[in-house]
Order: sequence, then structure tokens, then C-alpha cells
Amino acid sequence: MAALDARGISAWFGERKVLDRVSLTMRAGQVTALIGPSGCGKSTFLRILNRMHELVSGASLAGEVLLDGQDIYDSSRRVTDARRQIGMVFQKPNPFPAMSIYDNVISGLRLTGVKASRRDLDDLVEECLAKAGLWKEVRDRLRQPGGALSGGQQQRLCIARSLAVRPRVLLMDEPCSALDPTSTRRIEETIGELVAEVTIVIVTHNMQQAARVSDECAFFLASQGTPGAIVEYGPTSAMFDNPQDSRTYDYVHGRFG
Ligand SMILES: Nc1ncnc2c1ncn2[C@@H]1O[C@H](COP(=O)(O)OP(=O)(O)OP(=O)(O)O)[C@@H](O)[C@H]1O
Repeated sequence: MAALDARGISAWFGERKVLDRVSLTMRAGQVTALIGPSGCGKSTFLRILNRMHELVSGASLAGEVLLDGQDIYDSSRRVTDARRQIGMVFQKPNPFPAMSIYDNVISGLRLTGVKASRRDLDDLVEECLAKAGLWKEVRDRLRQPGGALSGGQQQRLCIARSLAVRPRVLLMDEPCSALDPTSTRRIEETIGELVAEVTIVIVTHNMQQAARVSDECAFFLASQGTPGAIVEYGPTSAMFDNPQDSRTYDYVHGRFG
């Protein structure tokens, strides 16, 4: 578990600037929600937090991202280390569909070349599936393909896969937007349980969800063609009940976006 501190983050796609000097501290052991209307740069900001933005051709950025005080963009640090320590769960569940549930969970580990005994792997698979709230549903069918699970179960499998490499931070980009309300509830419960051991940053369009799962909220806005920036951030209760900026009030109460 670690704090993540973004300092002065600006981002571009080609010539187009989409984020302007965004600074945000995401505290260790808390859930931070990134909220704001479509296109204001939330996903771009999230992807900068684990060095995925640089995978897009023509994309660039400025600023620092400190993981417990160390800049993940420092030239002495490897990209793969940043992505292992700062995991990501995407909008659409993306398990390897033909791979077994068991192998899906340990697939990240295999990529990093870690060697472990069968017994250790069995323990890890159980631990991660339990933490992701999926163990009881799949314990008797670990050899079945990941693609045979329901959408909500696939998303929890993706969470288990992320946990297997023992990340310190978990980034979630609208993890429930493709799920039904029951599966959404289940993921939200999982987030509540995971935050005891991994710092969580979640992008969500759902204000009720932000209110339910997060400790702190950051409200992003890109007004009239300007790059996205944070209007206001703070404890979720204050952002919803007593925001300082009228634009925050209007957004969280559904008046725009
Ligand atoms: N791969 C890309 N190439 C060029 N422009 C992009 C790319 N990805 C995003 N953008 C642009 O960057 C801006 C910010 O997009 P981003 O997806 O970060 O916003 P967002 O707030 O996450 O939106 P949404 O809530 O709709 O997902 C948008 O104007 C978008 O069109």
C-alpha cells in the first residue's frame, strides 16, 4: 500500500493538450474517485499514473508521479516495475477467454518470470480469488475457461489477476460500467474490502457509486475546448454536501455532464 502523488501533470495527444498542470495526492489506504464529464481527461490522467499513456503513439506528458516519494518516470526506473506496482482494471472485463480461471489469475506472474511451486501458486490463486470475492463461486471449476464466467465474475477475475502480482496501488477505469446492478454492488463491496491493503483510484461516471465507495473525490472539468483540470478535490462527504465551487455542486447533483 502506498500513496500516489501526481504533481503538475500536463498531457498531450499530438499537438492537442488535454490536461493542464493537474496535481493530486491519492492517499495510501484510501479510495480516491475521479469524477467529471466525458472528455475532461480522467482516463488519460489514470493512464499516466501507471505509465500507460506513453503506449499511445504521439502522446506526451509533463510532470511527476511519485509512488511513496519516488518518481515512476525517473529514467532509472523500469516501466514494467511501475506497471507491476500500480495495477489497472479496465472498463470492459478482459480476462484471457480461452485460458483457465486458474491460469488467468497467475498470468501476470508468469509474464514477470516469477518461479513458484505448485503449492504456492495454489495458495496464491485461492487468496486472490477470495480477495476479489470470487473464490466461493469458482473453487470447483478453476480449470474452466475465464470466458465462461458472467461479466461481473470476469471483472472480479481481472481484479484477482491484478492482485496476484501484489500491486501497491490499483487503478480502476469505470470498472462497473459494463455490469448489471447486482454485479456492480459486488464489485463495490470488493473495493471496500481491498482498500485495507491496496490504495485505490477509480474513475466513475456514477455519482452514487462515487459517494458509496470513495473517501476522497477529485472533480475534473475541461470547459469549452480548454484542457482538463481539477476544479476541486477533498473528502467525498464535503464534495457532495458542501462543495466550495458551484460547478462541483451542479455536477454532483446531476445538473450537467
Ligand atoms: N488515443 C487518443 N488519441 C487522441 N485523443 C485522445 C485519445 N484518447 C483520448 N483523447 C482525447 O483526450 C481527451 C480526454 O479524454 P479522456 O478519455 O481522458 O477523457 P475522460 O474524462 O476519461 O472521458 P470519458 O469519461 O468519456 O471516458 C478527449 O478530448 C479525448 O478525445
